[in-house]
Amino acid sequence: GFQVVTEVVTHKLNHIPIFKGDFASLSPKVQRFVAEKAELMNPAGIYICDGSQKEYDDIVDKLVERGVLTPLKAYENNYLCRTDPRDVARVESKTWMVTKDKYDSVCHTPEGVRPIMGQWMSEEQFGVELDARFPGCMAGRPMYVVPYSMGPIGGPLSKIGIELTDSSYVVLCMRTMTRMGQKVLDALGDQDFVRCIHSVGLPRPVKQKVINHWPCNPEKVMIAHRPKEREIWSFGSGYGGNSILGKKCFALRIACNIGRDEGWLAEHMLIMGVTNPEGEEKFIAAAFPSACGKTNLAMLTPTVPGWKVRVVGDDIAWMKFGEDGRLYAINPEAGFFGVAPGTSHKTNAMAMESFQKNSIFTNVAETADGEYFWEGLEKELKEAKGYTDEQLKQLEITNWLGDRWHIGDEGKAAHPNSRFTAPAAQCPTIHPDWEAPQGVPIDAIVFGGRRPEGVPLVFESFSWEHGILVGALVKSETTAAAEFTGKNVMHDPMAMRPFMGYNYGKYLEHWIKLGKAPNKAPKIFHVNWFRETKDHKFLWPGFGDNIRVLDWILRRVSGDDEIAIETAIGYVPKRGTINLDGLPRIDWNELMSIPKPYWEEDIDESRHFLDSQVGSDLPQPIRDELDKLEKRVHSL
Ligand SMILES: C=CCn1c(=O)c2[nH]c(Cc3ccc(NC(C)=O)cc3)nc2n(CCCC)c1=O
Ligand SMILES: [Mn+2]
Repeated sequence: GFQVVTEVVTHKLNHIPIFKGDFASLSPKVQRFVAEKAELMNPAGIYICDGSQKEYDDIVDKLVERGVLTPLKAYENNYLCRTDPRDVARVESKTWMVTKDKYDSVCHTPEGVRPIMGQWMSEEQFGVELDARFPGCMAGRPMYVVPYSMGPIGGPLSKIGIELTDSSYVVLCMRTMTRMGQKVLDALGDQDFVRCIHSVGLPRPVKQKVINHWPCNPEKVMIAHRPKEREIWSFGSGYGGNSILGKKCFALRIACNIGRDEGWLAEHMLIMGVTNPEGEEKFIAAAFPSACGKTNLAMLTPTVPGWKVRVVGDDIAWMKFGEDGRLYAINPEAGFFGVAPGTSHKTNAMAMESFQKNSIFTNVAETADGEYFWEGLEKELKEAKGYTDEQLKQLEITNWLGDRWHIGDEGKAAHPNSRFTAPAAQCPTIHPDWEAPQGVPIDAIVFGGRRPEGVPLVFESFSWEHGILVGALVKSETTAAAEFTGKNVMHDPMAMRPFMGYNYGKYLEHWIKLGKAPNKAPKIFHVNWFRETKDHKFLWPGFGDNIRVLDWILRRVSGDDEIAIETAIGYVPKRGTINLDGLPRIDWNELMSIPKPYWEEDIDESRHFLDSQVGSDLPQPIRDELDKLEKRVHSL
């Protein structure tokens, strides 16, 4: 144990009791951190988490008693949680990067152009906002001390954080999503750590009505990051991406700053191992905007015999070039926080098998038999119960708002952003090396988006710099998000737009630099599962049949240069080099065409995007790649 608590720390703590744990055994750095923040936020007591199963069970029991969690009695140790309906998703407009210099955080955009990649707040303004929120904000609530490791504890690519939070829901989720507890403190010693402060922002005695036993303060939500200080301050929201700070806030926004300083990449990417019928395995890291089925790809069940897919991670990859010049990736998380609606045995059987126990479901619906329910499960529920369509409609369901609901009724059973929180280790196809401290070697990087028009099923970039441009120009059709009517194709560079931690131009520079010799840059591909015919039919069956595209990608990685033709936008599969056996007729020409008018328009729009959103910060090599692409398209 460490020396006794210094008198300064004792003074700060003196009236605040320690509910659990041995404060004196914390390192001096951790003691000071806890004492300072306790003095600021004035919690009823301090609860130092040990990360044990008993601790988890005790907290679950208390939350069930208080009506925050409902046991889903059809399973073992599965619980349902409903939030305040105002607190259901990340709040990008209230998410800030706080740096001394504005252009460390955002790009030099022309006057009047609102940056869409991150928002900057000055240090002065942050001081004002902090003072308006955090003093005394934990009154009457416990302050949980959550020590956690992103990545296997002690691994060379892993990093440690400590989250202080007044939400016990967050404690439960952090235990599933990260390696959490005493063993992390043991590994930490007196080193530094990422400092995370989270409060639901509703000190007791509470004046306003709390809905669903879910305290929050939507009017005063602020999720602020101080990357230089490796600090995160989150206020007013208990919802996942805003409060489980190890995920988006640490593992992407803070981590990409650490990666820039230390020479590695923190990316919004899945990691999967693909084994061909000859038993050769290669690893793919892939970035997709939301609604592209990223988790479904990571846990793919191949439709072609002899192929095997195993998941290392479904959301975030930390990647660093090793001594051998290969790019190694770890999944810094220990769990899956996936979108529930659309998940079924048909679209993602392995995800379904991952959350049959020890999982938490947030804002999903519940059947009278104590099962989870959401849009996309109708068919398999009907089949499981042997119901007729009529009987299915009679089924008593409680929707995400807690109201009685029936299949076929108005509105949604589950909130579109409702989530399962499940231990990664429970996935039947979790890779045996998913916790290898040094990571797995990445053979291909894949970008993708929902592109109903003009973009072929797959293409390969000509070079690392060209591949970076392909990533920077990722766009995806947004399902009718609140602010837009109908569907738009929106930019989401490398699928990092909501998670950028610093100036995007500098980030592209960092990518360029890391790909140089002696590092062996992986090939970069782009896929589009979502191309449609003129009458809006999908041209590609997708799902398990995507293995056929991964097969082509891996043969290209293995150096097979008979299977591709060079086009203006990159290398595309030569007709007949993608295995279509057993598929209903595929309209290859439509699926693979590169319409000149579409691409000329697309490139103009892309140039406008880069000029307005990256501006003078765009590295010259990327500008050159755009010019070369434009010339090639004009000569189509
Ligand atoms: C590994 C799977 C990736 N993937 C896909 O590859 C995919 N493709 C499509 C489009 C599609 C939808 C339905 C069919 N149905 C039939 C019967 O063809 C086919 C394609 N939807 C897809 N989805 C679901 C997107 C929302 C999250 C999807 O996740
Ligand atoms: Mn994500």
